[in-house]
Amino acid sequence: MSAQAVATEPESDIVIDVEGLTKSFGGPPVVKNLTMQVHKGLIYGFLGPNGSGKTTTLRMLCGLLTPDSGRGTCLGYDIRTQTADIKRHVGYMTQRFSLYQDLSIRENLEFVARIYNLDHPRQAAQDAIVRLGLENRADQLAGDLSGGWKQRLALGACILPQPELLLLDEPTAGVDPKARRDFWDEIHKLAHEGLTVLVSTHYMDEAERCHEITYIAYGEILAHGSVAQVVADAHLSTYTVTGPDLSDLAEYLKTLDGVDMVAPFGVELHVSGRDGAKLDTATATLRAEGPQVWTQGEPTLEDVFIDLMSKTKDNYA
Ligand SMILES: Nc1ncnc2c1ncn2[C@@H]1O[C@H](COP(=O)(O)OP(=O)(O)OP(=O)(O)O)[C@@H](O)[C@H]1O
Repeated sequence: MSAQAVATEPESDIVIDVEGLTKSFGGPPVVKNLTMQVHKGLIYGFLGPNGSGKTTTLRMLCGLLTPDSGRGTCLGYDIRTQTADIKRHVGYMTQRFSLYQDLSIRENLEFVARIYNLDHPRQAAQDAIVRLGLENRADQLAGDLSGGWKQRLALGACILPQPELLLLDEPTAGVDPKARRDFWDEIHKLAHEGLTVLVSTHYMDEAERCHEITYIAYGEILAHGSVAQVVADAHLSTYTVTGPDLSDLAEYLKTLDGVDMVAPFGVELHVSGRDGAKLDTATATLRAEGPQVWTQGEPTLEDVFIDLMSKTKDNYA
């Protein structure tokens, strides 16, 4: 084994440890001075508006993209100089389905197993088929599968070589809620077995199933921690409003000083403010006189993200 291929022995269960990562593609930086650590066996979610640098971050963290500046390790390997070693231990499920449409599930998995030079490709494919509950469809062409099953197959292919780190880039875009839930149950099982998972997503229900989340906008981390921490750190006061004429009310509320976020959620309106006292003053008459009913509630993760998004828009407008 060459000296380059020797991983630095991790001193703890930290799988990713990077500092000051910056990347641009000719224009302004897409990721700015990113420092983060990820612990083994965690499901770590990246959220943020389109084009905020989530994919670029994921790719830099595992050596698929070289940062312009900054340094760090992934699985104990240097992200600049030991990228081939990192890649051997990373499974990457991209946004696009990249398996062969005219091969069956079994053929696709066997093909992937052979590419990875696994000792017993047939058995490895069969094990993946059983693990992911694909037995009844094993001989169906991949091209004929629904979105949910395709994504299950893609996951099966990614975990065939038993990676230590799994990157999921918007893994369930366009997949129905039941298939999404099954997919996440499987991800949790894998994490429980010690796999570390980095996932970029736009879905709140997915974010809520991550152990830790990071909200990125314009290449910078704006919030980080468990879901409960991120919600608490936002210090939002929130009211839930029900009743008539919510749409007109929403437009009016947006003009009030002290109201920072107004968002319809089905038949309710969520009204939030970063300063609880100011929000209370601004809405006092409306709350007392109706005709809508105002209930003080806990802000949701979605409230927090909408607020973060509007804050960044203000800053970058
Ligand atoms: N290879 C590249 N060459 C040039 N520009 C790029 C390249 N990759 C990404 N970008 C640009 O960098 C910015 C961030 O892209 P990135 O894909 O990291 O964002 P994202 O948060 O993953 O977005 P989305 O949620 O839409 O997938 C975008 O403006 C994108 O156009």
